[in-house]
Amino acid sequence: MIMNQRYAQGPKEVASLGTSELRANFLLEDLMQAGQFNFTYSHYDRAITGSVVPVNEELELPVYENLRADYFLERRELGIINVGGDGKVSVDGTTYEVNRLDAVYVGKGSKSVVFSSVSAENPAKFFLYSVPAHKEYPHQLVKKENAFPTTVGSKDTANERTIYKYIHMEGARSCQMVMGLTILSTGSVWNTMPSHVHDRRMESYFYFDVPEDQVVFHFMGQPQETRHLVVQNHQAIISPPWSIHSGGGTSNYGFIWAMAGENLVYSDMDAVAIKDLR
Ligand SMILES: O=C[C@H](O)[C@@H](O)CC(=O)C(=O)O
Ligand SMILES: [Zn+2]
Repeated sequence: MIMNQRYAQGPKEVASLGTSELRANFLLEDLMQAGQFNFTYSHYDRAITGSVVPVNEELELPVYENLRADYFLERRELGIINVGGDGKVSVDGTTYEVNRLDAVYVGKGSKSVVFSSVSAENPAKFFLYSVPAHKEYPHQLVKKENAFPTTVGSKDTANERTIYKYIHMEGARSCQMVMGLTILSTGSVWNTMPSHVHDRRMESYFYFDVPEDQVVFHFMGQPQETRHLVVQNHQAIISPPWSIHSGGGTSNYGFIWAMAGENLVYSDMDAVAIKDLR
């Protein structure tokens, strides 16, 4: 089995891309398909972005030829967030109940990771993010309530949102992964505005709870050379370390953010003033 693969591009190349090439390089449109795993391997920080939706049967994390490993997590760690109905994740025989917006961290060396749904009528929908790891950290469940909810922005500027942090320096420990999610308040549409860059880390963005007839305009590029991609529910963006990552929705929505690179400090970002964007 071979995973989809995406190469890494620099700012100069991206500035010359049209809509379809931008989408082919940075948008993931095949996530959350019933009864299967979907993964894409990016050359930015070797981050793998994917999903699994178990419906009637349990599904076990397989190994792919791209990894040249005996099992998926032989040299990798994995972050999991459920955006669907109640589910279960078993790691080497320990079973966690993973309800909507709960997360699991799975460390390097875990041989078996099995996913299932409590109800086939309302299946669990697991977002998955995996990066190389050098050390074994213990697997653990992080409930949404324990994810340090912090509300930022304001209704006046349509960017009021609550940020939940699951895997980071003060939360579940990892080798290089920082992961959480953000929920926009009703009437607020802008995520990560004012925007920022952190060229020490790539970031994957997975949009959820986007109403069916609505979209998010996701912005990327260097702050002085921005581009956009129109994103629908359950689609993801691979964001280069040198790029901003912000979105303006035609309604409110939620998104998972997952980062990997130099450090585990959530606040390590370089802010960009709104008036400096081009
Ligand atoms: O580096 C951090 C990530 O981009 C997100 O956590 C930012 C975010 O959720 C937001 O401001 O809305
Ligand atoms: Zn960021």
